[in-house]
Amino acid sequence: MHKFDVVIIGAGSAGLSALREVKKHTDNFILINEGPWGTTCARVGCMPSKLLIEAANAFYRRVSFNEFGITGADQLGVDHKRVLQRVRRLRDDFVTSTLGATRELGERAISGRAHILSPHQVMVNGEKFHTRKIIIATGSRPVVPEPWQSLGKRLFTTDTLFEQEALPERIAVIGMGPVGLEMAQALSRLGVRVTGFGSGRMIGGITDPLINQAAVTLLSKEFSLHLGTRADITVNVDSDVITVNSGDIRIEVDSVLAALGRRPNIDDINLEALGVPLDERGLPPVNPDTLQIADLPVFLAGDVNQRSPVLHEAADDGHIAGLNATREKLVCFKRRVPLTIVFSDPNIAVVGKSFRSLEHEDIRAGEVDFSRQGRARSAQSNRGVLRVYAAANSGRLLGAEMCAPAGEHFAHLLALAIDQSLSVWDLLRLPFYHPVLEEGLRTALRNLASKLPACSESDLAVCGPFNAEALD
Ligand SMILES: Cc1cc2nc3c(=O)[nH]c(=O)nc-3n(C[C@H](O)[C@H](O)[C@H](O)COP(=O)(O)OP(=O)(O)OC[C@H]3O[C@@H](n4cnc5c(N)ncnc54)[C@H](O)[C@@H]3O)c2cc1C
Ligand SMILES: NC(=O)c1ccc[n+]([C@@H]2O[C@H](COP(=O)([O-])OP(=O)(O)OC[C@H]3O[C@@H](n4cnc5c(N)ncnc54)[C@H](O)[C@@H]3O)[C@@H](O)[C@H]2O)c1
Repeated sequence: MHKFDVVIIGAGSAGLSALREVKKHTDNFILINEGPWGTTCARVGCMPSKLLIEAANAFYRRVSFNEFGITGADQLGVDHKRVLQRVRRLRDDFVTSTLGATRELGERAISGRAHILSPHQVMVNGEKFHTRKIIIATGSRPVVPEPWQSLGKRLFTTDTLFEQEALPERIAVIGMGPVGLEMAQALSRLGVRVTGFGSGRMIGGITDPLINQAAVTLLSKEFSLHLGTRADITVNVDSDVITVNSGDIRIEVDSVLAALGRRPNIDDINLEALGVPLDERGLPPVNPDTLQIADLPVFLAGDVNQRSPVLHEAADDGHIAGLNATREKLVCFKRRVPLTIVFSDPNIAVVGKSFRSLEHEDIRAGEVDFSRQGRARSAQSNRGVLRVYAAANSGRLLGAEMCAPAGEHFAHLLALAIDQSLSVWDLLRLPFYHPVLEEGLRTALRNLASKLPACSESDLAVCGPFNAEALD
């Protein structure tokens, strides 16, 4: 009986990172993938969504042309068909490069749905495979309530949105998490009449009420936003009209984008065969530092484990699982500083510890409102708020949340600072060029420093403000 060293289930970003590690140690493996190869990120996730956003933002820039003294903005139009063609053309290119990772595998790459029979046995296409280790990296898929399927082609998820030839006139985007927000704003900027619905009051993964307020205020200037009640859909049997109902709101739309969240792909994989208790989501206990399930020779990596469903964490998961699946002794990895970015405009980001997770800790917060920030004003991007949180006793930076211009860059800078255990004063000692958006971050840091016990090592943070950015 042939026994493989490792069976990897799922050829997404986590599965492919695992493959890279496994291949360093053995050729005696198989990779099983159900459905299209090429990863969720490249095919239907991060990349096509960002391509749509870039087109939408390019068209939206015309809104500020008049202020800059540029005329003719009202003559500009957008060709949805060509926008979507470009999305697919570049997307296909990204997919092709991920396919390169599996091209040479030959018979070791198997298309089919894997079914686990035991911690050492996997079945696919009716064939049983024996293995020393299993890596489960089956990802997640959009949640779609069964009754909504009756909308047929008028119901989109991000699995189908980018395949369209045209965009509808009116769309309801239901769910205001990262996916819903990004797509609602992009579609609205492309001229689709968008109504967004969120069952909670917080949007885009924000947990700080002040940041959420800023984001809701800014985004609802661009499209209607209804928060705080679940939305449902009815279709009139006679007229075939779609109505979205949410509390007292009733609106008619041509299409619906379901952005209700994502569910781990574990339904038919038979995790019960592992013989460990499963939680209410149907997931087994997993050590986040080794990715091992309980004490089994089985690892759970990427979105399927629901720990942090973003690309760089999925890739890290795969790397850790691949490494541990090919060693006798498990290695524990320190995980990265948490970082999530929503590519709305302004960007929404949560870095380090979220405001909510610091609820019971003694912290101080500093903030900046970008409406008066010099460089942002010069670019007509002076919208949003950024808040930084530090330990009250030491001034050590713990986290930040923002809905701010260039938030994606601030978030990386702050992640670096948090990873290095820097204090507010350490950051204030660094140079800030003039005039840059980072001066806004400095304002938030100074605001935070003013709420902390004075520090003798401080730079000029203790000086009173001039109210002139270049001098402050
Ligand atoms: C619209 C959208 C935008 C996003 N944007 C971003 C972003 O900007 N930045 C970011 O960091 N993250 C983003 N993400 C999240 C990111 O795409 C995911 O975190 C990442 O793709 C997860 O990778 P994975 O390997 O876990 O899963 P996947 O890439 O989904 O791979 C899982 C694979 O397993 C296969 N499979 C499932 N069940 C079985 C089975 N039983 N047998 C065999 N194979 C199976 C699946 O078909 C799939 O091919 C976005 C996601 C979406 C949906
Ligand atoms: N830029 C990025 O990094 C990025 C972009 C997209 C997705 N992602 C990842 O993908 C994951 C999934 O994102 P998502 O936005 O699909 O899911 P999510 O779970 O974050 O958000 C879904 C939202 O839909 C709401 N909802 C559910 N049912 C509803 C209903 N009937 N009516 C109104 N609202 C309803 C939920 O309350 C929730 O807020 C995220 O956790 C994120 O990690 C990341």
